[in-house]
Amino acid sequence: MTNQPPVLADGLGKNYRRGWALRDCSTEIPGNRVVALVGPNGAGKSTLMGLITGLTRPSTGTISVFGDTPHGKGMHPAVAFLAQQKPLYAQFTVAETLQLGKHANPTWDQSYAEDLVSRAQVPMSAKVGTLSGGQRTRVALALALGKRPGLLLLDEPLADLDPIARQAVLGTLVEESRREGITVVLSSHVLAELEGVCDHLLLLVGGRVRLSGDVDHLLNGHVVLAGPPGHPEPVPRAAVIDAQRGVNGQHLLVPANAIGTTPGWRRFRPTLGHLALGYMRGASSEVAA
Ligand SMILES: Nc1ncnc2c1ncn2[C@@H]1O[C@H](COP(=O)(O)OP(=O)(O)OP(=O)(O)O)[C@@H](O)[C@H]1O
Repeated sequence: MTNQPPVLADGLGKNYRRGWALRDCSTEIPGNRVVALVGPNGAGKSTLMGLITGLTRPSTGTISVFGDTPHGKGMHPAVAFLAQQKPLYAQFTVAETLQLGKHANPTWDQSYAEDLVSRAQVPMSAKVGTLSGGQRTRVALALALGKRPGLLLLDEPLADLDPIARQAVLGTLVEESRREGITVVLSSHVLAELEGVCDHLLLLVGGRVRLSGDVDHLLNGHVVLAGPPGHPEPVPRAAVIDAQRGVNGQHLLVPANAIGTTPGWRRFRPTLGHLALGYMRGASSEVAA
């Protein structure tokens, strides 16, 4: 594998007739990370994944994947992609499905794929059509990981799974990412499940990058202030990223460097969910203002 980052985008944009799906996107996805790709509906997450795979061509700017420009004639050999619609044939057995992976991928690792299936306790002889949603996802994951990618893109692949199956699949992803040095980009609307799983955040709102970087660094750079209802804000209004006010009190998301003394307010480190939701809400209130 090259020492180039999995993804480097510079001024990347995609314009459809209806308007910009992604605009001025300059960001780097570093290696060996589990990346949360989050944003409201229509934020441009799938578009960015399409640009990374090369299935979508950019209108502006550049994108490189492990140093190569995606050319649209098939995916980069080091990239695997899995969406909610799993590319599996119901009539095939699990073993036949893995054979397909073997034929389609020069870098295929049969024993690794078999090991992933067996760790998920899915019988190799079962027909895919008879498997549960969770089992099908594990087979699709084995198919994606079996090609030994350096970058695995997952576009809401867990949306149809129950919470226990989701947790099991996420656990496998994190384990494989850490053990095999794979960068995983995971798009999801369920912010709570990304907590403790993702170490890099890329937040898109309205087709633009709103926040990106190392999760710990971003969380350390922000504070949630909790105060009683009606208590005057201890920071300038312009510094408040998001404000939630209710009868029981108010919560403000602010940059850590914007606060001095805050009498009457308690301070908390935000969670990934607080941060992402705060920035999404903040951006939508800016649009509304
Ligand atoms: N092929 C296309 N033709 C025209 N517009 C498109 C096309 N694909 C996406 N768009 C538009 O681009 C914008 C971004 O869409 P995209 O699917 O990338 O968002 P998303 O963040 O993945 O959304 P969701 O969370 O709902 O899946 C949307 O306004 C969408 O309607």
